[in-house]
Amino acid sequence: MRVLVAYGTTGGGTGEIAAWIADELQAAGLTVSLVPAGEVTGVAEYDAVILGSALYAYGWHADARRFVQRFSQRLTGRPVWLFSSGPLDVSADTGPVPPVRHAETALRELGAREHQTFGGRMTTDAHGWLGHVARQLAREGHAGDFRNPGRVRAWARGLADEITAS
Ligand SMILES: Cc1cc2nc3c(=O)[nH]c(=O)nc-3n(C[C@H](O)[C@H](O)[C@H](O)COP(=O)(O)O)c2cc1C
Repeated sequence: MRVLVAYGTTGGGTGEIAAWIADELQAAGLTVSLVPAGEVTGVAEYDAVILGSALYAYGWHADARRFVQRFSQRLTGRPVWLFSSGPLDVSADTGPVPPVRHAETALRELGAREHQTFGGRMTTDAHGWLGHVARQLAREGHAGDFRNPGRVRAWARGLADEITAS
């Protein structure tokens, strides 16, 4: 079975989460395409889709939002899962984080089965404006890597089970 893992990222942190997910799906025997959401040209060949986005200013990355607009009509009836990556603290691992408005829209438009929020990453080695913000956050004690590969990978193994069973 073929699975698309698509993601919207600015600093690369969400792309890496998507890669962990793709890795677990592949290990479960699925054929996986890992593609930035803005580079996806079609979804016809996929049996299931996982779409993730970085969170900026309480919203989804533009590439992930556009993916929803471009493909919502074509994914009807196929299993879709969503994730967001953002919180720069442990909140995503200590309790459910409600989806932001764009994620709620994506849940509805894509008929997605579930949405998860994972912790984010903001480190001072980021480039450009992101690096500037990161260094500011670091001075305020908020920068760091709050992603949890174990939780992400466990979630992906659950998805692999559901996809394989469907
Ligand atoms: C300007 C700015 C705004 C942000 N806004 C949010 C936000 O609203 N909610 C959130 O959970 N995280 C927010 N974050 C944290 C990012 O979502 C986090 O760093 C994420 O890992 C970035 O993903 P990326 O590396 O894939 O771009 C923000 C970060 C920056 C720099």
